[in-house]
Amino acid sequence: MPEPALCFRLVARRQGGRVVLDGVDLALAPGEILGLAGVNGAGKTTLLRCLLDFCTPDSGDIAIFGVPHARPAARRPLAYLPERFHPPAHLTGAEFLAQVLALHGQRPAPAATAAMLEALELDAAALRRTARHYSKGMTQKLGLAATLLLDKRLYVLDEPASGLDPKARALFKRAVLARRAAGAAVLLTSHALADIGELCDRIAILHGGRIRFDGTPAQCIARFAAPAAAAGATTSDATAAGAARPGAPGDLEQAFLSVVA
Ligand SMILES: Nc1ncnc2c1ncn2[C@@H]1O[C@H](COP(=O)(O)OP(=O)(O)OP(=O)(O)O)[C@@H](O)[C@H]1O
Repeated sequence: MPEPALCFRLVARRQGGRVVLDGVDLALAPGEILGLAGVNGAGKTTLLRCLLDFCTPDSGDIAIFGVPHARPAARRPLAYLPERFHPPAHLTGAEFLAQVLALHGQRPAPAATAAMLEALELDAAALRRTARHYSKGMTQKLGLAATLLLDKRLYVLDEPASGLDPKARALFKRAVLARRAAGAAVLLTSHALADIGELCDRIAILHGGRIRFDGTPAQCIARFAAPAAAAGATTSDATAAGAARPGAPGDLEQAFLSVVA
């Protein structure tokens, strides 16, 4: 069995006087896309911050490809896009991309860069402008391009589709699938359950400090959305909740709401 790309074991952390993570167990296999969902404040970003060693768990273990996460070498195969991505305002997009590649010891890769910019429809003219002139969506696309251009085995993306329009979301999903096709693992957080349902092999729902569900989106729907539909929801209720057709995007939302109720 291949070494998991990521393994959280009983990770706990208190923050601001309250327990945010209360024994999180979660694993991610190479070549897998895992969507981490949870209500606002559930602790998704805190879990990622623990993984990146930006904060220290009170207890538990985290391993990246079998190496304890706090060792700098453990994080070398990993690229991270933070929830609030702010490129240096004085750099042009092109300068920023070049600096990120250099920081990670990667040579400039004009062909790969051009392909990524095309894949995300990031305007070449925009790359010549400084980041202070970017819209929110363009800034996010720049962050995605910089992250996904890195040749890594693991991508950790905190709300990567935030601020993207529907077309850009579709492009982003295609770019992530291309990384998976190349064998990489992806851990992403999102409030867009339709995106998780479409993109992710598995969904993990963090609630009350623990992972309350971990499985495929279809399993989540079958376990948590289907019973509600079968247990006497009227047709109009079910339709309103998106539960009329098994596997409809609204089903995952309904299942999620059952898990966090
Ligand atoms: N530095 C901090 N000090 C104290 N409390 C914090 C700190 N950072 C986050 N918190 C609190 O920890 C909890 C978890 O926050 P976190 O940002 O991890 O949640 P999240 O699931 O990512 O939320 P969202 O979906 O809104 O981004 C929240 O109650 C938050 O207010």
